[in-house]
Amino acid sequence: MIVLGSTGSIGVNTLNIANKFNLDVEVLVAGTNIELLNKQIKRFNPKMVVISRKEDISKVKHHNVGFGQDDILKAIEESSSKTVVNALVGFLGLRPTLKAIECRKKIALANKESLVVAGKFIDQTHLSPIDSEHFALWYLLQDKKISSMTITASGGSFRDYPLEKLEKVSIKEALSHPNWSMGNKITIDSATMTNKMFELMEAAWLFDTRNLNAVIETKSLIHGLVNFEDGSSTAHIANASMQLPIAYAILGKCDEQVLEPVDLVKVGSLEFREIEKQRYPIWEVKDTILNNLDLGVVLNAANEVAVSKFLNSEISFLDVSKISLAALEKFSNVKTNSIDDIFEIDKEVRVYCES
Ligand SMILES: NC(=O)C1=CN([C@@H]2O[C@H](COP(=O)(O)OP(=O)(O)OC[C@H]3O[C@@H](n4cnc5c(N)ncnc54)[C@H](OP(=O)(O)O)[C@@H]3O)[C@@H](O)[C@H]2O)C=CC1
Ligand SMILES: CC(=O)[C@@H](O)[C@H](O)COP(=O)(O)O
Ligand SMILES: [Mn+2]
Repeated sequence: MIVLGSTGSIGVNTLNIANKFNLDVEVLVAGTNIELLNKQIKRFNPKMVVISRKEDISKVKHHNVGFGQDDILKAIEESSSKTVVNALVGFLGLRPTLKAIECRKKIALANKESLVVAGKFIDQTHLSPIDSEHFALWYLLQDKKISSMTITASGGSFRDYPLEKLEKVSIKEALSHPNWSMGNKITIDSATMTNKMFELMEAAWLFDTRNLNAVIETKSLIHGLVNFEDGSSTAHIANASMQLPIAYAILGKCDEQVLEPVDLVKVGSLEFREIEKQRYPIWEVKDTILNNLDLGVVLNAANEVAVSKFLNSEISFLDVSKISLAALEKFSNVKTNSIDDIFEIDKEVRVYCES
């Protein structure tokens, strides 16, 4: 298989699964963590490696090293692997997703931004999501009348902070997720609840429904619930690890133990909370967005600009959601009729948010 983003949180978990199930790794794609990449090369012996910067090529211990977006696309095109795991972060994952689909590869998609911005133009025939909530919903689906689906949120780094302290939180505090160890961008998205907004959009595309909601479950042990017409609900429970969703996305099915089962007695109790608009201002636009998924590209571009500014100490934490909400208002009439529109709108929104 091809692993895009092999040195990240999902990439490392993917290689753990490759190790466990003895899977062949043909291509590794990474950014700037060359030290970890070299360890992965030694262990998996890929035919090709692609990194983000030309100047790092000499540090990579491999005879066939490319760099940049074009080489990522070329590696996908020229590989004989049937599966691409896309664990790149952000909008830069979109072209590789489209290329994998064009090459008729099976795509195991962690890069949720691909679906958020361009779900309308993504052929899902050979696509499996790598996201704990969507794996949970898929796991629970039965041939019965469904009334709605619920995904859970941890509440992120600031779910227990006094509201008046949010203005002054540090980057370090924002990056302290209560339950998951993930990359920086998604950890900030969890703290603002933008990750859950993305996941509602992702679920809308994957399950073709708008009867979707989200609730905070503070331990991240329940990942999703399916609510049936008859009044019953089923819940997916698993320890907070991405290895199970990754194993299923790559293998299709799995009867071997991947995780320790949840010990309910040790867990003791679970706590559920409403997602409050005061703490998570982005939740104001939940219905607007679910009723107009074309807004995904606007929210994503604005959020990427804002998160990057926050992580560079240019704006405060609360400004992240303010920038996204302002962009959604400015571009409220956006219409996407082609994949080219997506790239065009993405650019326009970035220019607006940078100014
Ligand atoms: N982490 C999780 O548990 C979950 C993540 N996701 C989604 O999965 C995706 C990945 O998340 P996560 O693993 O946390 O993110 P990370 O930031 O941990 O990893 C991102 C990966 O992409 C690589 N990368 C970044 N820029 C480039 C570039 N220009 N060229 C090539 N490679 C690049 C990084 O390389 P390097 O580090 O070497 O610079 C790294 O390998 C995101 O879309 C996220 O929303 C979804 C569900 C759960
Ligand atoms: C592991 C995973 O799927 C993440 O998307 C997770 O859901 C993030 O945590 P939050 O629930 O805090 O957004
Ligand atoms: Mn998730």
